[in-house]
Amino acid sequence: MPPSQKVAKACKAMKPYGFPNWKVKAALKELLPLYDNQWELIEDDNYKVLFDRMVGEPKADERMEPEKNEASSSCRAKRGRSKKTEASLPLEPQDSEPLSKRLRPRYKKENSSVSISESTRISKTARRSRRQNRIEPMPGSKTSSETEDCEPLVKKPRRRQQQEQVSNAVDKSDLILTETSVVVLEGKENLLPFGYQEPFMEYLPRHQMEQSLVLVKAPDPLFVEIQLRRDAQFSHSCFEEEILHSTKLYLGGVETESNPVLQVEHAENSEAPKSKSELIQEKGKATGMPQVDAKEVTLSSDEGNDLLCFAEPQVVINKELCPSDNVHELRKNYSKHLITDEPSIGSILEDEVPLDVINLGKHLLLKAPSSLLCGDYSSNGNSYNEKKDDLKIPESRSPNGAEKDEVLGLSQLDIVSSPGGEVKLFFICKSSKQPGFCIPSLDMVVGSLEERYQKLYGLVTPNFSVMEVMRDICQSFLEIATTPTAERVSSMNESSIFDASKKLNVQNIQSDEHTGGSSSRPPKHSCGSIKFQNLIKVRPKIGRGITVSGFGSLHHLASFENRASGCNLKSSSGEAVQKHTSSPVILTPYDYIDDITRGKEKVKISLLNGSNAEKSLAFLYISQNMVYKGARVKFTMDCISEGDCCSHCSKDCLSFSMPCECAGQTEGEFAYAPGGLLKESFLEDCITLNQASERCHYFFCKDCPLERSNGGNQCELCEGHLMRKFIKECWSKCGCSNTCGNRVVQQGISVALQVFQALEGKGWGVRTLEDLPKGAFVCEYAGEVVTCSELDERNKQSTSSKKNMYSVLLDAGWGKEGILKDEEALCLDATRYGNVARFINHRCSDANLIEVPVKVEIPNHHYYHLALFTTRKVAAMEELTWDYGINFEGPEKPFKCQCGSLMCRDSN
Ligand SMILES: C[S@@+](CC[C@H](N)C(=O)[O-])C[C@H]1O[C@@H](n2cnc3c(N)ncnc32)[C@H](O)[C@@H]1O
Repeated sequence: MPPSQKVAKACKAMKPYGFPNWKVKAALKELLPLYDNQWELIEDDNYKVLFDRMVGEPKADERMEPEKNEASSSCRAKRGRSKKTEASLPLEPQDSEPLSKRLRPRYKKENSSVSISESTRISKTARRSRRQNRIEPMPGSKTSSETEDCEPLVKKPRRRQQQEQVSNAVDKSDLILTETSVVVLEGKENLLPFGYQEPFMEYLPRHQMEQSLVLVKAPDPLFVEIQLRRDAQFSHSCFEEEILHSTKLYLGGVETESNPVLQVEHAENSEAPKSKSELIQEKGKATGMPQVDAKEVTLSSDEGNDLLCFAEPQVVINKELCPSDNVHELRKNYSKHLITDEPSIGSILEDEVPLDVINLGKHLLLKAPSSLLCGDYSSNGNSYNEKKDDLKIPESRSPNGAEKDEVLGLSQLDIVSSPGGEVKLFFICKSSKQPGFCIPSLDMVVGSLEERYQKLYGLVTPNFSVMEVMRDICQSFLEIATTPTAERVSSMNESSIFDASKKLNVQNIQSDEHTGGSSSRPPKHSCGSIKFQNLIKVRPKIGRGITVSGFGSLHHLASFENRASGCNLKSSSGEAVQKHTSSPVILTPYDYIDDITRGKEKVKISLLNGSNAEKSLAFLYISQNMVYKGARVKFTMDCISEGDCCSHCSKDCLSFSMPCECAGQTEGEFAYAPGGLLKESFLEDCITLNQASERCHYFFCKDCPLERSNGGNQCELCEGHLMRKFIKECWSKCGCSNTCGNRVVQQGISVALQVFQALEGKGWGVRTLEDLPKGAFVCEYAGEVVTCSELDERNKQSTSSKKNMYSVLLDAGWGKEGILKDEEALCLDATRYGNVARFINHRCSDANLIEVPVKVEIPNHHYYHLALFTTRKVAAMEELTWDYGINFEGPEKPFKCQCGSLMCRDSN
């Protein structure tokens, strides 16, 4: 073979190790004369001689130029290494060089170069034989057996070994770890500790994968390299694997008395590393700072901006000084909306699950005065390890303990700050198991996230940007972190009432509008602390002498088991239209349903499960009431008289000065203002009436259908039914158009709503995803129209101990109907069939929704729509509530009210 081909072959053999051709050629140039141009000696054992030459002690001509050497030393000094340490270090290639150049070969067998990755492809016999091999030291450094840390590693459990190895890499800066180490992280199988290979070869089912993320330890204890590799190919015994992406991963960050800060910053877009003197200065300033034992790992890609960061938060001894609780809160709140509360990279490593990482890239770096920051800590809400040398990483498991294959299953947000004053956000997303995984660009991720947010939360403001959200987090972090400790503690206490008070604050501002009062004040922000003043305005508790309509009257009838046996539903025409056969949908934590209505509403209504538990969703969505068997709900043309419709109208009834016939029900005035909101006066009347306890506002039946259905005891006296104000909307027999302003409820839901897990164990709740003005129609309460006796029958048959009640009485007009027959005394039961309103929780007295009876199809009062309107402005993301009208007095409480209202009727 001509020499040029031999050279080319040698270059090819060295390529997997990252040696450029020129360097191989240079080495060959030196070696050939030494070996009398006997190529076979150089080629022997897969170019072992050549390899050793290249990774061995650098020759004088390979050393860095003096000034570069200096730069390198000062760089090390910036990372906190002692001079002594530097002196003992061998010279390293420049940082800009591919790290792989500095690696030892991945073979261990004396006579052949076999990589650890390759090992999975070879026979078990071969593997066994290689287990005898030992790790080769770098020339000039301690051998494995000499190195106090290497020898015991073999004997210790793997996880511990890895932790110690990392610990040593960080702590003992005079230790030069010389072995070549390869860690392959893939599948669920394993994580290999640095510097320890052989026994783990069996664990590497590389044939299963096309790409792997390989962690390669460098001779410099301050960094390792991560390579993304494509599947291996072989020629002879030479291992060839394409390195798709290679990034350096820096370890650093132990600050102790004896060990100065290892300041690590390699992001190209971040600030330059600090000089040692700067660090010492900062350290001085930060007297009283907690002792921090944190290891921070930053993986920066060669491309520059993109950064992949691992944070392994460790010890925060002086917890008082650390606003960890605030940050926990911050993270909790933020992760609720952004990223799930899942295991940290640390726990990923610790639990030996695969590590595939999406690079969420851009490093958001905010500089805070270092004296005000409290050291390294994590916000991930886990316990901190107090023992310095215990590198146990905080665990946070998926709530149900099960590992999930989804992307979300192992994602995490961490916020870490350093004594140097940097605050970093770490987003870690585990994505193995996702078919065809391939690292996306940051722009794509951010774009998709923003789109997802639009869908999820209806965030439609044009300025919404994920990067802005991240900046906001940094800003909030800074605000809290820069608050002096005492103030922070008090503000933390105050902030804990923030959530509870926020609504009250809004509510009281609202009530001030009516009363002219000025006691409510918006929260004050000063130096990052939040203060609230005069938030709570005490109103006398409103007595409820009488059990009123709605859930209150029916709570004893409530609770209906969701039986698979099913029921036939009838449409208004009496045809059976649906058979209930669905079994409950079980939602696991963080499950998200894009549209629970399955297209039945004009708008999508999403559902987002919470973090805690599996939840059942056992109902079928209907957007309109459906009549069950017995209810007499007939709407025929002939039952709508001329006086009950406005057949002579055209277009929009609201545009005429004279109210049409339909407005006759609302005292000759339309209930709606142009634009669809309830008129203020009408709404206020409804609110006042809803809170009325005077007897005169109630109707008492001579023969109450409710009592009748409830056991037939004629002696039971009617408990009274609140007489409400009705709205009558224009409808089909009216001459106006479908867009007439007196047709609001019949248009259906137009507000962005979401079903979510409400706080305080209330189960599901509903929130608005957009700001709502006062008097806005939100939704009607839809369900099966059943008679009171039918509902009673259902309840009797029910064996379920299910606590939720989903039935509501349509009794608002009973006073105007005379003695009602059974088929006229109606309820809405949303247990099995219902709309979003079935998820709306109760709030005593100051709820942000109120129910208003609305007649659309039928002019009489025994069947109507129960429409929910806002009682005040409601901010996006606020939970929607209405007062069920429940009486919590007496022994038979429907549930323990957790509404949180100051006027809660269940406060005792
Ligand atoms: C119409 S459902 C509301 C949706 C319900 N939270 C769910 O998970 O399906 C009524 C039930 O919700 C619960 N609930 C509603 N408001 C509540 C409150 N203020 N405190 C405690 N539980 C409440 C009670 O179990 C009640 O029976």
